[in-house]
Amino acid sequence: MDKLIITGGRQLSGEVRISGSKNSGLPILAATLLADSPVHLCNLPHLNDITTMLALLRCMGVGVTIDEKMGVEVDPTMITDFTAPYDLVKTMRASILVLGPILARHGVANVSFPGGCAIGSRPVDIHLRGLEAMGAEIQVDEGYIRAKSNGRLKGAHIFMDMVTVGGTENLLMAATLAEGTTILENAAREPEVVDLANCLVAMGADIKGIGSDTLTIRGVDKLNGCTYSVMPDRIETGTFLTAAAAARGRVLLKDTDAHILEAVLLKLEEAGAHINTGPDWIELDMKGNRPKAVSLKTAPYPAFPTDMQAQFTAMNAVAEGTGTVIETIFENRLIQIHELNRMGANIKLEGNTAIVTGVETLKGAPVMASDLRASASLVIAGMVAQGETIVDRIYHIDRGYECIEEKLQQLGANIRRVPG
Ligand SMILES: CC(=O)N[C@H]1[C@@H](OP(=O)(O)OP(=O)(O)OC[C@H]2O[C@@H](n3ccc(=O)[nH]c3=O)[C@H](O)[C@@H]2O)O[C@H](CO)[C@@H](O)[C@@H]1O
Ligand SMILES: C=C(OP(=O)(O)O)C(=O)O
Repeated sequence: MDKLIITGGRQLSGEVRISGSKNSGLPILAATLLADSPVHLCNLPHLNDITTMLALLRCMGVGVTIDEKMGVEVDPTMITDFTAPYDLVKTMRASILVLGPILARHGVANVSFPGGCAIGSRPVDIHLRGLEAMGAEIQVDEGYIRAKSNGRLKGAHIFMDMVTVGGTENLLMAATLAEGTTILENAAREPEVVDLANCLVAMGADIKGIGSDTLTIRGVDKLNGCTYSVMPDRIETGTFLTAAAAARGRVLLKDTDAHILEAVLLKLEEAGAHINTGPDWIELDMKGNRPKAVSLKTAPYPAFPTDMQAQFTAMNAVAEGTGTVIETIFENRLIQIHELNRMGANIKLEGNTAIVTGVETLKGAPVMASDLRASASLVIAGMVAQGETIVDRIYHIDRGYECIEEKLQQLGANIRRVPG
């Protein structure tokens, strides 16, 4: 297993280009299954999760061609198999997003049950109940969700009793080809849901209320191929900003969008960062100062994202003062604090709350990554610690950060990958 070896203490300074979004690239790749001609996608990030989604499409017979500029053309008309097998689904929960599109387009789908993961149990009951409300028959058999519909799915009025990003995306995609109108209430408003909806509209879908918590989808008979460019990754953006804040540095991030992470930018300003933004760039400058600890509570968009919680916990670990971090979305997502404490952090866990009292310096140590954003927090901690940190199990970080060590080296970090 590859490891990252980091020697801490370097100030981070420089420019980085932000990649396309993993969390909108994945549902958009799933959405291609709805079309009746090829879809051309640009700005997909080169990440393990995207490779897994392409492998999943290919194993169903779907045509996937990657051009010299890393554009991806998906030809869904070549599909021969409506099964998403366990071997692929187990490595990436977002595989569940093919369920709605295949069922809506072909009337049958078999998708391995994704199960839980390190950050929590992550059920998919809201996805399944929504599809049933649209007329699907669903059985769980031998670890597979076996869904079928008698003819087209039917439009329905669906209230989701929790805000779920993946649930909203699955039902939105299914509704585009349903007969009649679907209303999705209490829908997730995350920018990635908006990006997916915009792509579906480019394919010919009729969706009203994009960006609000009520989506109204009038089903159409067919969707076409289109060319679509995936939005910038707001979590990669936030991670580089937070890393620079923890390291008292300065970064200029290009090809990103300040509007999609306002809650994060506000907290960084509260931590003492000077932030300037332009149409497609964000600059953060700590002017050499130590960050101030901030308190935060994760919640659905537009509030503070759970996917940025671990990185802020790492920043708080070296900040001035005490910050309280409350995680409300996933029950095990404060798991990284034990590794941070092994590096000398002072973090107390009380239920879903981490009370982080900043220390002057952390000490490098061998640490183990347990999930994607926890890994990012350990890399941040390693960069601000004294001495050497070895981050093990970095396959987690490769799911969500394109060229992580190259980008951090560009900012001056002393970080290298060793194959294991
Ligand atoms: C690929 C992708 O986009 N992943 C993101 C997506 O995950 P994902 O779509 O899996 O997360 P959800 O928004 O669905 O989960 C939010 C909460 O709802 C619960 N829930 C969800 C569905 C359901 O049927 N029943 C249920 O109880 C979950 O356990 C969790 O507590 O949104 C999360 C919340 O912003 C992010 O952390 C993930 O990075
Ligand atoms: C939790 C995440 O991803 P996933 O839903 O794919 O596990 C994430 O991107 O932080």
